[in-house]
Amino acid sequence: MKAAIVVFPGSNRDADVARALRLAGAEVSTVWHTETELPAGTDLAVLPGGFSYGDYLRCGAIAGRAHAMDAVRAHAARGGLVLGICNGFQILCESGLLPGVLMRNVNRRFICHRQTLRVERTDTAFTRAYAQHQVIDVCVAHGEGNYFADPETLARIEGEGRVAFRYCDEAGQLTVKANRNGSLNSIAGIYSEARNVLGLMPHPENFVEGLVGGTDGRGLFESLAKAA
Ligand SMILES: NC(=O)CC[C@H](N)C(=O)O
Repeated sequence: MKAAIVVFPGSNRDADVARALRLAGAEVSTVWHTETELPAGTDLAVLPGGFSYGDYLRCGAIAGRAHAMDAVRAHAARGGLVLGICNGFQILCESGLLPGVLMRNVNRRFICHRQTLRVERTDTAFTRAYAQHQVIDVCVAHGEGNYFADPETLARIEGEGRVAFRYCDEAGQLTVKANRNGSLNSIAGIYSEARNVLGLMPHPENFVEGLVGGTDGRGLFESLAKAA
């Protein structure tokens, strides 16, 4: 598995996602936002978390139009795997690779806390290491994580089984209390139509070692390492 992490001015989770991918056995390189090509043989393009371009205009709005995103769009169109985490999810929506938008959190504040998620399907390149409806313990840290889509788009995403993760409580229940940014249908992450692109707001890369946080995030990177 060859992964290329696209780094923008303001990205701050690239080193963490690189460590998580290397722990899973992937070969990792980084691509500066001004590049117009991904390294030859790239299987997975990764858009990491952070505050690209200072979150000016909207989170991900400027990065979604960066030169490197042309290469990411071409990679996705060829069926290549793309993973966007937090700011990376916002960039995927701003670049048109995923539907919907990430609005300001419902409390209009930056939230940063442990978060349990329910794994909605396990037949994708990103989640094969998990069990159906497994509850995993990771974290969130964002100001604009409130997923929204118009009713027709939301019905299509749900109807096509494109919700990857939902915010839930420790028992796997989709409660209002567990959905602290106010996302529609407790959506924490979604797939593209072909399910080769995944965007999610939580940070699985923080949870790959028991000494610091836990290991529930490993499944995503182990699934990906075996996907190519
Ligand atoms: N951790 C992140 O990637 C944060 C994303 C974005 N800067 C926000 O605050 O919503």
